[in-house]
Amino acid sequence: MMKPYIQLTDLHQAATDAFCDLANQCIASNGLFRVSLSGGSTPKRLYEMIAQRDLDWTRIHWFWGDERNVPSDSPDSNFKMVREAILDKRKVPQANIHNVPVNVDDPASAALAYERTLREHFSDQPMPAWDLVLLGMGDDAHTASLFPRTKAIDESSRWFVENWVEKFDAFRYTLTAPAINSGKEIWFLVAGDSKKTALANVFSENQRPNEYPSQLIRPTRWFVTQDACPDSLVR
Ligand SMILES: O=C(O)[C@H](O)[C@@H](O)[C@H](O)[C@H](O)COP(=O)(O)O
Repeated sequence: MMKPYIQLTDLHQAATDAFCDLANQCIASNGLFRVSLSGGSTPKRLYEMIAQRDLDWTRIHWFWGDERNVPSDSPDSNFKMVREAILDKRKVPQANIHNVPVNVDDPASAALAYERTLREHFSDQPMPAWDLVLLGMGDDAHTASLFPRTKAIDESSRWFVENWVEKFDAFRYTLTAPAINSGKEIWFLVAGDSKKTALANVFSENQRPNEYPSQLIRPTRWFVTQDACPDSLVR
């Protein structure tokens, strides 16, 4: 994997500025901006900062790159996190909010329903043509809900699937790697020294995507804090 351009700056400020610039460019040229959101604590601060900016909220469509198999009012829900960080603070049309129709008792049907939503929204495309995919990375090198040694890693035709994650003894929902890599812009947001080893593994010449699922992704930008970045990658 090519060594990325790593922004060892204030991650949230840099990512907020980049998000707003990209959103404004896409809205100016295409009339809308379609973003797939990540869960987790690192992106949450980004969303809170984006909510403070002056954007055309009627032109942004919000999708979820992954979700937990919990009700939408659960503290673990990625939808709830985004709703509180952005959607409740700005006048976002309900029609622009495309959250996963979680069905705790039947995650397979819920994943298929969401895939149908995505295929309808990107009906003229072979894969979802995101303007932006935002991704975090776990200290086990997972991204979205593509966890090491899980079935979703090998999925190549579906766009969005349920994924059994042994360590949680629970299902997750996730975009598949091809449905992430179809994004025009794909950004990783990685913060904290707990991610340093995972990043070193992801960027090693040793390609082991089943162990390091983030290796499946072809990102266009990395936003990484100083303490998360392996010395081998610092420019
Ligand atoms: O639903 C989720 O939890 C996320 O989509 C997940 O992939 C997250 O991005 C990583 O676990 C990193 O999370 P942090 O940024 O909180 O470390």
